[in-house]
Amino acid sequence: MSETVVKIENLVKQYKNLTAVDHFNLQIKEGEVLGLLGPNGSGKTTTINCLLSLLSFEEGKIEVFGEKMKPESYSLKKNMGVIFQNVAVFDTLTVYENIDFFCGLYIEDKEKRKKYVEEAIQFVELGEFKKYYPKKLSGGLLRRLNIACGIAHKPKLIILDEPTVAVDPQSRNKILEGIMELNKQGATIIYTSHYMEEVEEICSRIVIMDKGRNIAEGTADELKRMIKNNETIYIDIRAISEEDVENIKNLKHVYSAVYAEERLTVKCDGGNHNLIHVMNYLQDRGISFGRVNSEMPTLNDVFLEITGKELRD
Ligand SMILES: Nc1ncnc2c1ncn2[C@@H]1O[C@H](COP(=O)(O)OP(=O)(O)OP(=O)(O)O)[C@@H](O)[C@H]1O
Repeated sequence: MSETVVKIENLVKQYKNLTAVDHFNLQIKEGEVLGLLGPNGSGKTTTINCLLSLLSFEEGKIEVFGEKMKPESYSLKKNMGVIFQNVAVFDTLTVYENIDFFCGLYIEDKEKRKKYVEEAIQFVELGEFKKYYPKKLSGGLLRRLNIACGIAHKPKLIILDEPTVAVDPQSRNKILEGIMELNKQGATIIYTSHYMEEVEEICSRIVIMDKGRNIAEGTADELKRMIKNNETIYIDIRAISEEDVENIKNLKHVYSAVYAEERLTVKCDGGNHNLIHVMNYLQDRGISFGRVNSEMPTLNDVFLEITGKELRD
């Protein structure tokens, strides 16, 4: 049985009248890449800040590596690495000096620290920028420096809070590959994001958050199996009568058919040949159509079905 690295029980955090985290529960096992997925304002950062003991909270219990997490839990913090959304480095220190500073907070031995700093630089591929000051780095390189500062001391638990917001696609891919590599090397990862594609790409388990609550959790496949939607069909149609839309809605496995802006959207709850059935119907009625597209459910559909809102921005 793998060890429980993080245990959050019934966490409640309030900012005056606003309940930012509402009886939130979460357990993370060693070796997991746990994705915390939720729209802006759903409470991800607040949860992370409570986990790190940066914020006090009204109710609940938080344990890391089997011990109660407190502001002065330095032995626990030594094994944790944090990468925040906003880059937090010193402008007056070079790339090397910044990483050395953060690594030095945890690693006293000089030789060991030197080795770790070099390894972190190699890991984020900033070798040729060692002597650069942060102001001279592009946004993507700056993010990579931020990551190197958070992981140089080789933490067992790494927390990344929206590390790819406003990052170019190339740096984004490098960041995601880097996270997978850190996990392969043994680190447990918490990854918060409102980008469902990223979470689906790298996370072994996903917790969906809304209004401070854990509303669903599982692998991406498990989450998608929880909902009614099994397939969504989009068909471009110039004109179709309300009666025909209603008839399509009554086809087997169809539970919703909506026509708007010259596009028919048909949602199905199962079955293997839904697209053929809908197209046969249109052809039989002589209704001409253009582009046809069928999509399997996404995490957005999961979020939509549970909350009635879109996860997408
Ligand atoms: N210091 C604060 N004072 C008052 N309200 C706050 C504070 N920090 C966050 N909030 C509110 O708490 C709620 C949760 O915010 P939080 O930043 O944790 O969400 P999030 O899911 O991380 O969103 P984002 O991706 O935008 O950071 C939001 O309604 C936010 O406006």
